[in-house]
Amino acid sequence: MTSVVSAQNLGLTFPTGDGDIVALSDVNLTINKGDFVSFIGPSGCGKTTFLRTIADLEKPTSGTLSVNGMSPEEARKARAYGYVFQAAALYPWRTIEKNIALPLEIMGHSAAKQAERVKRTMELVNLSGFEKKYPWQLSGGMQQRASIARALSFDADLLLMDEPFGALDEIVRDHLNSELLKLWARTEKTICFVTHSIPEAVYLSTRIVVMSPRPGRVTDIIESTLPRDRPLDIRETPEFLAIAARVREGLRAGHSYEEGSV
Ligand SMILES: Nc1ncnc2c1ncn2[C@@H]1O[C@H](COP(=O)(O)OP(=O)(O)OP(=O)(O)O)[C@@H](O)[C@H]1O
Repeated sequence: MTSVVSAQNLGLTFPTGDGDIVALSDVNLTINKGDFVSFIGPSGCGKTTFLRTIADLEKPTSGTLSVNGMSPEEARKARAYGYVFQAAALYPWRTIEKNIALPLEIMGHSAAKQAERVKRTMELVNLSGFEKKYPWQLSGGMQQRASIARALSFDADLLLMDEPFGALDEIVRDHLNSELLKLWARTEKTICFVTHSIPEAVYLSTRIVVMSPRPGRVTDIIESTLPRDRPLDIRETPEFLAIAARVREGLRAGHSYEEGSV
């Protein structure tokens, strides 16, 4: 197994005017190539901070973290990951194809290479035909697919996704969840996915990392026993419900779960 992300005794404390905030404490986690790992826990447990630390947007204050065997800074410079945010964050004055091409433009790829990569990733997220549209002409779900295409356009092996479907209604979210699984199967990417939703975490993941706040730490790591090929109605099977119950239990054990908070 090739490890893509490896965190050992990782800690991150933010000094603030009101004292230190321990966002991450003693996090030990290895994410292997091809894993789909979800991070679940209530607000403030450090999910986003962990993703941002992998992406070298935050610096750990203790412990070690490697990404593709490199420091996060080296991995960022090697463009080891694509990042998908909660809001699609597309530029409204650029067409969809121009938004998706942006990282390639910045990296200095030729126009031909850009066109080929944009075509391929738009096919992957089922957006072919919408190349010349502007973001505001697309639905929220389509905009989020475009932002996934942008993160995939330069073919990084690792995809960091921070609640990408949190703002979408349940039907669109279901649809994008099953599309994301197909995309993951086709591309064999490694995915780190932040969510507040237990069913979403269980449906998508090979591994679920349960976190708890104050200080932000990992309280349980659950290996999924579900097959990789998952129709949406797998969510009604006893096996699925048993994993969901264990996640809920993990959230409770971390004293981090109140009904309705996750
Ligand atoms: N730049 C910062 N400066 C100070 N404190 C911060 C900073 N960024 C995050 N924090 C604090 O660190 C803790 C972890 O935040 P983080 O955003 O990682 O949580 P989260 O689990 O992603 O929450 P949410 O589900 O609400 O997105 C919180 O207490 C937050 O207020």
